[in-house]
Amino acid sequence: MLHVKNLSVSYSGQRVLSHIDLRVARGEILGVIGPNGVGKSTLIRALSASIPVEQGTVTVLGQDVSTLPTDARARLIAVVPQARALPPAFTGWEVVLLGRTPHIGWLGNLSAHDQEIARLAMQRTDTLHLAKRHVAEMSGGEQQRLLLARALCQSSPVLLLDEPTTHLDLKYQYNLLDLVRRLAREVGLTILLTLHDLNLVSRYTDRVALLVDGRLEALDTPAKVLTASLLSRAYQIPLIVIADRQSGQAAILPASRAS
Ligand SMILES: Nc1ncnc2c1ncn2[C@@H]1O[C@H](COP(=O)(O)OP(=O)(O)OP(=O)(O)O)[C@@H](O)[C@H]1O
Repeated sequence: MLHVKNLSVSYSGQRVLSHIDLRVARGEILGVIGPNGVGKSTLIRALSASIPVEQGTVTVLGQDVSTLPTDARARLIAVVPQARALPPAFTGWEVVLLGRTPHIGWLGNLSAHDQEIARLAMQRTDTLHLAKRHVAEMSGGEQQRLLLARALCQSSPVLLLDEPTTHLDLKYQYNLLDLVRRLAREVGLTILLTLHDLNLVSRYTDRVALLVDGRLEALDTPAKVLTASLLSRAYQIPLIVIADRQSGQAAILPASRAS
């Protein structure tokens, strides 16, 4: 579904990502992890062609996204960005309807079908009660969920999420990632998301890509990537990993200091 081949990205001649190769299958959740500033958000921007790449290709369903017009690209890839830059005067309903933009003709008429998709996206993300509220009056967590609703409204087969749990309390972190998993399993969306919380990565992803110094250090199942040695080296802090034998899920903790 999503295929990234030999991708490198630089800002003003400064290399940030080097020779990234990865594939994400239909219905799969790939978690991208790595220390601050390693290039996780840059990867998401490059995959959605919102920044130019230095070399390499990104294809969805065999189509090179860099060659597609914006609307056609948005019909393939939806992004839930990290920074909240929603227009403060818009209502929740108006924000979510923006997700239909790539589907509507040049006259800009929204059909009953478009409105039904928007309503379903809000229902799925538990944001229907925000339909008439203005963005300026919403909390960070409410805006975060609205961003997901807008992305779902795009009806794209690939969903990219940049730190989607940042503004969410514990309940909504699990709710949102449960929803993301349902979208992968039941709707068949292809999902790539960045997360700092390695315990959530262990619980919710099918495979994990670990970035170190702009390179792909590891790409494998959570059990193979979330190891004390790989993570301690990547994050430059001694860590221990406690794996639950039954679920296979891991808890990652700092190693206690010698006194
Ligand atoms: N627009 C830009 N122009 C120049 N440099 C940039 C730009 N955006 C990001 N960078 C730099 O590129 C590197 C990667 O940034 P990026 O935001 O992709 O990292 P990240 O892994 O998402 O970080 P974090 O975990 O802190 O969110 C950093 O060194 C950052 O300072």
